[in-house]
Amino acid sequence: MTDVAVHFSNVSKHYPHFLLDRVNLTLATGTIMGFIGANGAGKSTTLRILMGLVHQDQGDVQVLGQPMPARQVATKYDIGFVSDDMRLYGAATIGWHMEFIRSIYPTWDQGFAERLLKRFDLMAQHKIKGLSHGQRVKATLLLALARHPRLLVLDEPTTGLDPIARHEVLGALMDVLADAGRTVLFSSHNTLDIEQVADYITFIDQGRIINSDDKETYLDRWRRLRVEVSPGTHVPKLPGIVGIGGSERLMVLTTNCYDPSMEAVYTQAGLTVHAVESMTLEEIFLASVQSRREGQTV
Ligand SMILES: Nc1ncnc2c1ncn2[C@@H]1O[C@H](COP(=O)(O)OP(=O)(O)OP(=O)(O)O)[C@@H](O)[C@H]1O
Repeated sequence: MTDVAVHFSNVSKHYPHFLLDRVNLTLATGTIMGFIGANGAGKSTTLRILMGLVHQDQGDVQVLGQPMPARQVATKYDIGFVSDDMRLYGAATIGWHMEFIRSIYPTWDQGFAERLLKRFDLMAQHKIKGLSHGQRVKATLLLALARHPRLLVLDEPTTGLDPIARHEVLGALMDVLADAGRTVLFSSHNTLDIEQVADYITFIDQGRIINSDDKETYLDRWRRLRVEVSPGTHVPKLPGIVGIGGSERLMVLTTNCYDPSMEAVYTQAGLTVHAVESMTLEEIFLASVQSRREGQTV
């Protein structure tokens, strides 16, 4: 088994008003990667290239050791893909779909499928066209999970779900991951979901990968410093300050490469550092997008 599940090397895709720009991405086997980005950032395009549904203009894509899109038919047996635009047959029941997938995939696990039915509060005799959005997402997820794919690719699986359904879906994902060797790539704008489930975070903005790191490292680099500036003192310019807010006297400085020595530099310059605060992924996401929009690099 390869220990790299997904590898993108300099992958680009050009649309009339969008460029996915030289994406480099590595997803190690056994990790859950949260793929975050604003609307139109390029998440679905990246995932579709991974699945071989969209062909890159340039660059190499390897999925489970196979080149994509060249080996997409064979590789898809090992990938479970869940996205909003997947079509199930409206007139057929969930049970019919379960039988259908079971007939194709020898890895189908009927016991697990039935447990997921209960857990997701679905019934095999439910027709797809009678399901709500959330029930449809859960049915699609069930069909993907119960065949135990080596790689799960989920394009915004929790969008539009109520808090209970979200909790069930995230719980099922965590359980799947308890099974070693399985890998999940999970896109969302919901930073809470990603913070809860992912152990690796990749952030995309305007078609470019801005950051890809393990969650602890990623969160640890960001801090908000609350600094009091007395009249006549000068605020030293430190690298990595990506946001300046607050008032002239009580400044709020946001950094994406925190180092405890920053506090000493500010103190020596005559400033008072009142607080150094950790940031949530949501706050980091907002600060990154804002500072990029304002032309500061992140
Ligand atoms: N087939 C296509 N033809 C032209 N433009 C496209 C096509 N597919 C995607 N795009 C454009 O590429 C950009 C990125 O779209 P993409 O769906 O990858 O973003 P996303 O990050 O998944 O966004 P969202 O969170 O809103 O779903 C958008 O500007 C979109 O209009």
